[in-house]
Amino acid sequence: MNTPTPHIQAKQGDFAKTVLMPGDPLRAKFIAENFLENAVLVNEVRGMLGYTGYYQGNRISVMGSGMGMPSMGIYSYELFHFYEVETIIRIGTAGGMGDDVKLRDVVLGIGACTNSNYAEQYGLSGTIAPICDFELAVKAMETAKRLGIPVKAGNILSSDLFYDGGKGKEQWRDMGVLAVEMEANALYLNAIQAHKKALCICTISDHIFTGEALSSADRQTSFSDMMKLALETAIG
Ligand SMILES: O=P(O)(O)O[C@H]1O[C@H](CO)[C@@H](O)[C@H]1O
Ligand SMILES: O=c1cc[nH]c(=O)[nH]1
Repeated sequence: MNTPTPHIQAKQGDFAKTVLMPGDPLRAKFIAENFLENAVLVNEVRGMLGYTGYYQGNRISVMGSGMGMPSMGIYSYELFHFYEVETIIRIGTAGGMGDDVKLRDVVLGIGACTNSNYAEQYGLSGTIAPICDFELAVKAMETAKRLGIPVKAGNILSSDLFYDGGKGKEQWRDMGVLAVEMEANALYLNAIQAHKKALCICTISDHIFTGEALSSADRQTSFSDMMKLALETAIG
């Protein structure tokens, strides 16, 4: 096994079979400190903090992915291929695009559209549809219902651009895309290629067309819902 890797110092067995991945490594630290028991730091290379601990007696890891597809591409590839991780659940923020999508909404990315050429590497003679793991999505929907957390499920957009000059998003919205973030497409493609499981759960932190954005206090509560949903789905 190729461990440790250039980006992860953990040893074989340091990660649980399921890893939750926020973009922000400090969110990973927050989850480890507030939601996990007996959490142990397993990675800090490049400040990409990763922890393994227990949630209701179940072993779970949480690590930052960084921002954008190249970063998520590296970490999810190494976790799937070199650390025997079976499931990655991304927990991120996203910009709302759909007319029905409001601040604080929790969105499941069933499919991840993109403006990136990440899938070029597979040399396919057509266009692959990067989708989440179906069973994981069903489990998340059932868990959300049980916890009383409303969720919307559908296509999201994984964009290479955070600053895009405000152009081009209307067309995605008109095709029914609910929200924009920057990593799910690479995560789904890596999971599909490795025959593993992935799901992206997002909290809407701002709205692309109305310009509304959550205050930092609101973010904390809304993110708690998403983290609870991800943790309960992971152990479900
Ligand atoms: O909150 P995270 O998980 O980082 O997700 C979103 O926030 C970042 C941009 O601000 C991008 O990584 C985007 O996908
Ligand atoms: O990628 C992202 C994440 C949150 N909000 C956005 O507008 N874009």
